[in-house]
Amino acid sequence: MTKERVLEVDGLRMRYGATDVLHDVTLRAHRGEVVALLGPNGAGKTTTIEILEGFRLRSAGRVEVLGVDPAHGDEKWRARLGVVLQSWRDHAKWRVRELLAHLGEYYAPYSTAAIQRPWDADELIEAVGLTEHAGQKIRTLSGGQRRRLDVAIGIVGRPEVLFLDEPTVGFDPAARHEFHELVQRLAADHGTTILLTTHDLDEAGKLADRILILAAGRIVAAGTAADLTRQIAGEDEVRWTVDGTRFVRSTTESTAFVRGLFSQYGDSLGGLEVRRASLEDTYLTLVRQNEVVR
Ligand SMILES: Nc1ncnc2c1ncn2[C@@H]1O[C@H](COP(=O)(O)OP(=O)(O)OP(=O)(O)O)[C@@H](O)[C@H]1O
Repeated sequence: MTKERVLEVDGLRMRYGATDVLHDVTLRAHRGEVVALLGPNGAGKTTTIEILEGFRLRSAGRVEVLGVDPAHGDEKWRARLGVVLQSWRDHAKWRVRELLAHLGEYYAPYSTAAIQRPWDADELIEAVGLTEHAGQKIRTLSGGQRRRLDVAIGIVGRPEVLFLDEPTVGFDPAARHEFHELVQRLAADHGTTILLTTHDLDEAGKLADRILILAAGRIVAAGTAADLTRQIAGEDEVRWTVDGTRFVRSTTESTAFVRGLFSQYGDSLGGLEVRRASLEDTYLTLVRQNEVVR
C-alpha cells in the first residue's frame, strides 16, 4: 500500500472570540490509516474535525486534506470526503433505502475508474446491518439503528477520507462489534483513511493504528495503544502472597521483579498476578498532567 499522505496538519490554531481552543495541533494520516483522537470534553476534537472537513475556518496553521486546503475545497474535493457527525434528523418521513439512493445520486458525477460512486444502496444497507429495516421510515428507527443510518449516509459516496465523531454512541455491543469490523474493512480493503473521535478507550485501542491524545487544545501524546502505555503509564502492578500474607507492588520492570520473587520465595510464593498498565491509565495520567500545566 502506498504511504500517500491524506491528512496533513501543522501548527493548527483556533480561537473562538478571545479564547484559544486549539493552540498548536500537528497531525498526519496516510492512506488506509485509522487514527483516533481522544481527549476530555471540550479538548477541541470536534473543532479539529470540523476544520478538516471545511465546515469551520481555522485561525492559523497549515491544513491539507487529500492535498487540498479545506478552506478552498470545491465540490469535487468534498465528494471524496465522508462525515458522520450527529444524528440525521431531516427526512423523517423517508424510508432508509429511498434516502440512501437519493443521497447517493449526488456522488454519481464523481465516480472514477478506481472508485465507483455511489455505493449501491442495498449493499450499503447490508454493510451497516440495516437490511431488515430498509423499507422503514426513518422516524420509526431506534436510536442505534438511526446511528447506523448516519454511518451509511457518511459512506454512501465511498469516501477516501472518513471523519467519524463519536460514531458508536448508543450502539449495543453487537452493533459496536459489527461497526468495528466495518471500519477495519473500509481501511484495509478500500484504503479509506479514517479519523475518529471517541471516549471509548477500548474502541480506540482496538480500531486505531495510531492514537492522538488531545488535551486543552494540544496533542500531548501520539502512538499505538501499546506505545503510549509503555511510554507514559509505565508501572505495572504485581500482587502475590507468601504464607498467606498478601503483598502488592508497582514496578516498571515486572518481569525482572517476578523473577526476583521466585528466587527469593520459591514454592512458598502464591497468588501471583501482574496487572499491566492500560491505555486508560495512560490517558488519565496524561490528562491529569495537562490539567496541572493549565
Ligand atoms: N462555536 C463556538 N463558539 C465558541 N466556543 C466554542 C464553539 N464551539 C466550541 N467551542 C468551545 O471550544 C472548545 C472545544 O470544543 P469541541 O466541541 O471542539 O470539544 P470536544 O473535544 O469535541 O468535546 P466533547 O468531547 O465534549 O465533544 C470548548 O471549550 C467549547 O466550549
